[in-house]
Amino acid sequence: MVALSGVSRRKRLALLCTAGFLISLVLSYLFAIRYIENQRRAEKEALHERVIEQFSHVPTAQCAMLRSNASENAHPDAGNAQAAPLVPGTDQLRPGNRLLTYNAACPVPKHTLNIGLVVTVTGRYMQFFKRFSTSAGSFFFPNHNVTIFVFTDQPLPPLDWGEISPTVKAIPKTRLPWPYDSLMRFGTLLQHAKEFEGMDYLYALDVDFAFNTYVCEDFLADLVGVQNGYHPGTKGTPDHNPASTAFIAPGTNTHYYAGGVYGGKHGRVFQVAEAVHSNIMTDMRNRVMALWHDESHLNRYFVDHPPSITLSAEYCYMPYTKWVPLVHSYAELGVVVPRIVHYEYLKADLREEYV
Ligand SMILES: CC(=O)N[C@H]1[C@@H](OP(=O)(O)OP(=O)(O)OC[C@H]2O[C@@H](n3ccc(=O)[nH]c3=O)[C@H](O)[C@@H]2O)O[C@H](CO)[C@H](O)[C@@H]1O
Ligand SMILES: [Mn+2]
Repeated sequence: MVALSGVSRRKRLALLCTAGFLISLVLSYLFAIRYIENQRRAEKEALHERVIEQFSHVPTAQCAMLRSNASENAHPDAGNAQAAPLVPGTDQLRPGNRLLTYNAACPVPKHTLNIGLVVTVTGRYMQFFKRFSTSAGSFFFPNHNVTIFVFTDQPLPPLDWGEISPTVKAIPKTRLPWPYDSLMRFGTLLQHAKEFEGMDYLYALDVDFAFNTYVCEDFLADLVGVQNGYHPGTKGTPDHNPASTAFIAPGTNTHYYAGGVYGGKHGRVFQVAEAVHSNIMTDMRNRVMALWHDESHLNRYFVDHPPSITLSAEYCYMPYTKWVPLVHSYAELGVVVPRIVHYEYLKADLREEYV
C-alpha cells in the first residue's frame, strides 16, 4: 500500500513535470511567434517610414515648368493610324522586310516625335527585360525616335537589336520590396523629371509586358488608358474602401483600367503623376494601402479625368492569368489581336516582400 502510493506520487510528479514542460513549450512557442510577428510589424513600419521619407519631396515645381514647355496642341498624326492588316502571327518581324512591314502598320509621320517608354525593373523582374525591350525595339513606334527609360537596381543585360535600335537609358534606383516598387512609380517619375526633357510623349508599362505587333499612332493621344486584361469590358475591381483616396463608389466607374500601361503627352502624364502621387502619399501617411496599389489610384484618377482614349484589352492581353486562360472571354468581346501581351503567368514567386 505504502509502496503503491509512493509510485503514484512519483507518477503524479512525473505527470506534473511533463505537463509543466509541455505548457512551457507551448508558451515559448507562442512567445516566439508573437516576437517574430512584432519584429515583422516593426520592419514593415520602418520600411513604410523610409518610403514616405524617400518620396515626400518630389520636385513638383520642376514638373510644372516642364509641363508648361510641353505643347498642348493635338499632334497632326494622332488618330491617323491606318487600318493595318494586323492578324496575329502574320505581321511579326521577319529579317529583310522590316521597313515594308512597319510602313504598312505605322504611317510615315509628318513630324518625327520623341517618344519615351518608361519601365521599372528591379530584383528578379530583370528576367523580363530582354523580351520587353527587344519587342519594343521591333514594334513600339518604329516610325519615331524611341528612348527606353529603365529605372533599375542592376546592370542591364546586353541586347540584340534588329534594324532599328532605340536609345536605352538606365536610371539607377534602389529596390523596394513589394508593393512599393510598383506603387511608387509615379513618384519615381516625378523625382527624375529632368531625364524626360525633350520627350513629346511618355508611356509607362510593366516590364512583364511584350509587344506582339506594331503599336504606334493608335497610341497617340493626350491621355491613353487601357482596359485591364483581367477584366475586359467590366467595371473590374476598384477600391471601395472609403478610407483610401483611391475610393470609387460602387458602380461609378465605366471601365477598369490597367495600372501597367498608360501614357500620353509628356505634360499630361506628369499631371497624372503629380495628382496620383499626392493621393498615394496621403494614403501612405494614413497607413492605408489601396486594394491594387498604384492601379487603384490610377483608376480613381481616371474616374475624375477620363483619358482621351480608352484602348481595349488587346493592349493588355493576358493569354493566361495565374489561374485560368482568359482567351475565350476575349473572343466573345471581339478582342482578337494580342498587341501588348502581359506575361504574368510566367511570374512564379518573383515578388520579394522584404529586403
Ligand atoms: C498589367 C497590369 O495592369 N498590372 C498591374 C497589376 O499587377 P501585376 O501583377 O501586373 O504587377 P507586377 O508584378 O507586374 O508589378 C508591376 C511592375 O512593377 C515592377 N516591379 C515590381 C516588383 C519588383 O520587385 N520589381 C519590379 O520591377 C515591374 O515593372 C512590374 O512589371 O497591379 C499592380 C499593382 O498591384 C500594378 O498596377 C501593375 O501595373
Ligand atoms: Mn505586370
